Parts: sequence; C-alpha cells; structure tokens
Amino acid sequence: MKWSENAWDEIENIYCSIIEMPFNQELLSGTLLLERFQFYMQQDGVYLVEFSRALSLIASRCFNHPYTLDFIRFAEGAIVVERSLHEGYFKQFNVTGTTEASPTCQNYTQFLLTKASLDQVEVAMAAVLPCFWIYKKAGDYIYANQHEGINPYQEWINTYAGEEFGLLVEKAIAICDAVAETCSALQREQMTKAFVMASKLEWMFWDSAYRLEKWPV
Ligand SMILES: Cc1ncc(CO)c(N)n1
Ligand SMILES: Cc1ncsc1CCO
Repeated sequence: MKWSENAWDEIENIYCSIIEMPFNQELLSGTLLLERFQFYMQQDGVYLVEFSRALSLIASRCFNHPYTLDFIRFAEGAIVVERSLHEGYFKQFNVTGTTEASPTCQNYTQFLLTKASLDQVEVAMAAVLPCFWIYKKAGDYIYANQHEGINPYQEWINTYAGEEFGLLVEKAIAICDAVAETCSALQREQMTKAFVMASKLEWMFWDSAYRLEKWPV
C-alpha cells in the first residue's frame, strides 16, 4: 500500500466531516453569508503568504533538483492565488486593509512553518499535503454537487476544481509517496502524524471562518 493511501484512510473521517460543514454546504448552494466568505478570504490571504513561505523552505531543503523545482513552483502558485484573490475577490467584495491572523489561522500557519523549518523534510512535505489534497477533493465535490443557477462563489470553486490545480496535487502526492519509500517505518509514522494534524487544522480553518473567530483578548 502506498503511503498516501494509508494516510488518506487516516483522515477519511475528517474529510467527510469537512464536506458536511455548514461553510462548505452553503458555499456549494451559494447561500453562504458574504460576511463569512469575506472573513475566510481575508484569513486565506494571510494563510497563503505563510503557506508559500513554508513551501519555499521545503524547496530549499530538498535533496534533489526536481523536487526543489516542484516546491518552488508550488510556492509560486500559492503567491499567484493570493495575488488573484486581491485583484479579484478583494476588489469585488470591497475587502480592504491588512488583516491580523485569527487564532486558528495563526495556529495552522505556525504549525506548517515549524514543520518546514525543523522537521525532517519528508515530514514537512507530508504536513503541507492536506492543503493540496483536501482542497482538491473538496473543490471537486462542491463543483460536482452545485445547484443550478448563479453562485457568487463560482470563481473560488473553479480554482480548486480545475484541472491545473489537479495536476499539482497529483505531483505533491507522488513526491510524498516516493520519499516515504526511502523512510524508516518510524519516519513514515511521523509523516502520517503531520498529515493528520494538518487535516485537523484544515477542518478548524473552515470552522473558524464560519464562526468569524476573534481573539478572546
Ligand atoms: C486554509 C487553506 N488550506 C488550503 C488551501 C489550498 O491551498 C487554502 N487556500 N487555504
Ligand atoms: C495548494 C495550493 N493552494 C493554492 S496554490 C497551491 C499550491 C500550488 O501552487
């Protein structure tokens, strides 16, 4: 069994729960309150910048040139998506000003940056994989189950359900599987642990947007 197949089995229940979340069900039907989507977009802007830094760190720590190039391209992709958020949705929905990371966004991005800086690079690769894989699966699910008619969040849905993103996701999964082959059983277990933790944080990120999460102090 490939590492990724086993890892996905470990988070299947988290993924199913993500699909059922009110945020995603309402995004799918187009009924999600604009305020919630704006909150999500602002936090995702913060997230994508830090995510791209984590990907760049991983790129610099790869032992082989093709992987370095792949992670440089992933990092570039994250910045391109962040920029297009600013040029598109931020303008369209009047989102302005800089944003402080919410508690959950802070938790998630710092987790990724810590893994990318301090853990074995294979574990860092596993930590960022849910960002690719869960979004692909969720994007495809939402795209396939959309209702008829106009959805104000269509462009967002198309970003993650698109073929272009799909190819990057396949590449990220294949890299994790290839490096897992070179790891010991204990190291593979650490990869899976990081993958599961990031998946929980993905769940929490959507939940925090729905709740418009604030710092308690
Ligand atoms: C929180 C979060 N996770 C993953 C992605 C997709 O990379 C995203 N845009 N935002
Ligand atoms: C996972 C992800 N999300 C936005 S961009 C990206 C990586 C590809 O560049």
